[in-house]
Amino acid sequence: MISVNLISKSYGAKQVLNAINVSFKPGEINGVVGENGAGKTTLFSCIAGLEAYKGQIDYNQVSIKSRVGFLPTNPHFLSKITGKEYLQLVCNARKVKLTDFKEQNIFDLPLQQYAETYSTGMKKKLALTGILLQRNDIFILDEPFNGVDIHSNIMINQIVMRLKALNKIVVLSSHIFSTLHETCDYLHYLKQGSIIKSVDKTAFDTIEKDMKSSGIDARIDALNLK
Ligand SMILES: Nc1ncnc2c1ncn2[C@@H]1O[C@H](COP(=O)(O)OP(=O)(O)OP(=O)(O)O)[C@@H](O)[C@H]1O
Repeated sequence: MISVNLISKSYGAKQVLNAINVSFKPGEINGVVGENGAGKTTLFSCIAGLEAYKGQIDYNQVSIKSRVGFLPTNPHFLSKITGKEYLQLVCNARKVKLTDFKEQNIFDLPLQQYAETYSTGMKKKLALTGILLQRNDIFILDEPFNGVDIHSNIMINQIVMRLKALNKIVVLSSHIFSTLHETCDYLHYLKQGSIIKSVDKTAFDTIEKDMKSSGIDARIDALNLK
């Protein structure tokens, strides 16, 4: 289990995360929702060990960094590295032997092409393939469904379900409620750097209602559309 205890994070004078307490168990899919700028990516980066923070994050008394696969919203790749070289590199980092590139290229990516020349969706699929091949125990997926085609979306949903069945820890974010409903067991509502609500599937609607009741009509009225 991952235990996030009183995590706080500031960028300069700006406090982005305020005393976050949350836990993620194996075999559960946890969704983190919130407005743009709420702090989802920052929280994910802290858990993945990519950012310094105040507080404590525990994972079975072992280092999370060596077990986590982090899928960023917009993955970037080194220049002049092909898709195949990238997969080889990330597998080497975990000492995983890659057996059959062709078979394991599940999204049919052009692996001989430079990864930095891939489209947005292709980059996401390459990064996802990499963390799956690494056989991680923890998957932190920042907007995994965003920017990929419909067929790949269905595949990614099935992959997440497979990870759950394999008792992996999965934490993801999405801005699409139907996707979260379909995929997640728990939702955590992050607002201005604080988790204001954590609910199981039976209460997802309450988060949706909270988000929708935040004066949307009044804001659109301010545009005085004619
Ligand atoms: N490197 C940085 N330096 C300064 N401020 C940052 C930095 N990274 C993020 N922030 C700020 O932290 C806040 C949270 O950003 P974050 O990217 O975590 O939000 P988010 O919930 O993931 O948003 P989105 O839904 O748009 O992806 C924002 O106000 C952002 O401007």
